[in-house]
Amino acid sequence: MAVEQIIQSSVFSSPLLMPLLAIVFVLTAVHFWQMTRRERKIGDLLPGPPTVPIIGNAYYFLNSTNHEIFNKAIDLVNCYGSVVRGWVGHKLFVGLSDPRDVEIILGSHDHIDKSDEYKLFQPWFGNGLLISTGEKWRTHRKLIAPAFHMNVLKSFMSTFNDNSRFVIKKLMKEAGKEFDCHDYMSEATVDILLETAMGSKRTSESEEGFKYAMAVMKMCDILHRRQFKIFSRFEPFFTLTGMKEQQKKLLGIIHGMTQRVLNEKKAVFDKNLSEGNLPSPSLQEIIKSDASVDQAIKKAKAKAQNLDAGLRDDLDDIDENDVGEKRRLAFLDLMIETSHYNPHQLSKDEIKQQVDTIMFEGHDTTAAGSSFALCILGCHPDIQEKVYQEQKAIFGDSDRDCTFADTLEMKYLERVIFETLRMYPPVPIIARKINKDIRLASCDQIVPAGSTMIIATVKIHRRPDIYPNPDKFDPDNFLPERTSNRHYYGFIPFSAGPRSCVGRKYAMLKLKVLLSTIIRNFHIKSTVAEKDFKLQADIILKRTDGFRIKLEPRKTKAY
Ligand code: HEM
Repeated sequence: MAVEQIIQSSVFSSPLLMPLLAIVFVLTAVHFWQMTRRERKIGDLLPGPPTVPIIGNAYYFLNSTNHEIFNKAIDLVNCYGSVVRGWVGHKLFVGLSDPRDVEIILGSHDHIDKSDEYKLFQPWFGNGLLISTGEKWRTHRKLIAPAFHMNVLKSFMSTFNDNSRFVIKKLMKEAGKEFDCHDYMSEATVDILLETAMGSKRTSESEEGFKYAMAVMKMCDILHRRQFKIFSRFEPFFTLTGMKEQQKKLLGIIHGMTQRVLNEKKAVFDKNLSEGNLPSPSLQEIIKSDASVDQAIKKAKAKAQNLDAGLRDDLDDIDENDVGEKRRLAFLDLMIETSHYNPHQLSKDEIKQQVDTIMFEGHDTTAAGSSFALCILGCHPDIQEKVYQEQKAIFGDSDRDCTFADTLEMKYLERVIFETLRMYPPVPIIARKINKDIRLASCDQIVPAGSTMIIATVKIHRRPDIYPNPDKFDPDNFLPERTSNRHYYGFIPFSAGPRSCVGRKYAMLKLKVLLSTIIRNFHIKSTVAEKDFKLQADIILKRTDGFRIKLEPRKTKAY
C-alpha cells in the first residue's frame, strides 16, 4: 500500500484528528505570538483593520470569491490609505500603494527576496528566476537578460507575424458571435513563446499550446486558493481537499510540454556538438567576464534614482552597452550552451526550471494584457478608430507583415497598451519579504524586518494624485508631457528596479504586432461596458465574467 494511502486510512479517518490539529495549531500560534513581540509592537502602530487574537486578520478574506477578495483588498486601501497592515497569525503583511514607499523596496538590492507565498510555486518552477534569490538569482539574471536583448527580439518579428496571422484565421470562425477572446490569446502567446524563446515550432493543428495554457490557468487557480485558504497550505489538508492530486495532473501536462521542448533542443545541440557544427564563436568565447552587464546594472540603478518618469531598468542599459552580434542567442540556446560549457553556473535541472519560469511568466501575462486591450477597444469605439487610423497611415491598404520599424511608428497603440496595463496590470500585486527594518517615506513609520510587503500595483495605478481621472481609460495619460513629471514608481506594470521583468520589451513588441494584426482585420465590439468589468484577484489579473467580445471582419478575406 502506498504511504499516502496508509496515512489516509489510519490517521485521517480518526475522529481525534481535528481536535489534535486544532491544539497543535493553537500552541504553535501562541509560540510564534511570543517570539514576535517586537514585530507586533512596531507593526501595530501601522493602520489596519481590527485584529482577532491568534489569527489576527486572517478572517478578513474568509469564504470570499476571487471577485470579492479583489474588492475587499481595494476597500482596505480606500479605508486605511496607502499603508495598510494585516496580521495572519504572527506574520505581518504591509500593503503599499505610495510610489515613494514602493521605491524603497523595489529600487533596492537589499529587498530582492520574494515572500514565502512564492514557495507554493516551487513544485512548478523549482528555483527559477521568478522565485530564486541571492547569488543564484544574480547569476541567472545575468545569464538570462541578454536573451531578451532588443536585437534578439527583432529577429522574432516573422514569428510574431506568422502567429498573429494564424490567430486571425482562427478568430475568423468566431466572426459575428460573442465569445471569450482569452483562450485564443493564451494559445497564441504560448505558441509564440515556444517558437521564439524555445525554438520549437507549432505543428500545424497541434493543440499542445492550448492544453498547456488551460493547465496553467487551473494551476494558478490552485496556487491562488492556497494563498488565501491558509489551511490548504498544510500538506495533509492539501491532500485531503483533492487539490494535490489535481495539481499533480496539471503539472504532468505543463512539465510534459516543457520537458519535450528541452529534450528536442538538447538533442540538436548534442548532434551539432558531435559533428563539430556548433555556431562560432562558442559561448565560452562570447561570454566575457560579464563585467559589461554588471556595469550596466549599476548604471541603470544610478539612472533610476534620477529619473522620475518612463520605463527604465537594467534592460535599457544592456541595450546601450550592447556587446555585439555574437552575444545574441535565443533563450533556450543560451541556456543549453551555458550549461554545457559552465555546468557549475547552470545545471540541467536549473535549465528546466528557467524554461518553466519563462513559459509561465511570458505567456499568461501577455494573454491577459492582450485580452484586456481587446475588450477595452471594444468598449471605446472612438479610441479603436484612432488606433485603426494609425494602422492605416502605416500600412495603407497593404496586408504586408509588420516590420520592427512599423512598431516604432505605433505611438498611439503603444499608449493604448500602456493605459491598459495601467488600469488592468496583469500582475496586480508583487510581494517581497524584507530582511531589515525599513522606514517608510510617506508616513515616517517603521516596518519591522521579517514582514511581507505587498506592492499594490493595481492601486498605485489608480491614484488620483498621479492620474487625475484615474478610472477613465485615457491613452493620453502616456503623452510625453504627462509622463515626464510622473514618479518613476507611479507606473510599474513590469515592476521596476533590479528585479523588474526581463521580458518587458519582448512583451511590448509582441503585443504591438498581435494587436496591430487583429485591429487591421476586425472591428471589435464589447457587449459589456467597462464599468461592469468584474475583476478577480488571481496570480494574473482576470475578469470573472470572462473576456467577451464580438468581431466583425473589416475585409472579406483574412490575412
Ligand atoms: C504584459 C506582459 C508582462 C507583464 C505585465 C509582466 C510583469 C512582470 C512583473 C510585475 C514581474 C515582477 C514579479 C514579481 O516580482 O513578483 C515580472 C517578472 C518577470 N517576468 Fe514578466 N511580465 C510580462 C511579460 C513577460 C514576458 C513576455 C517574459 C518572458 C518571455 C517575462 C519574464 C519574466 C521573468 C523571468 C521575471 C522574473 C524576473 C526576476 O525575478 O528577476 N515577463 N514580470
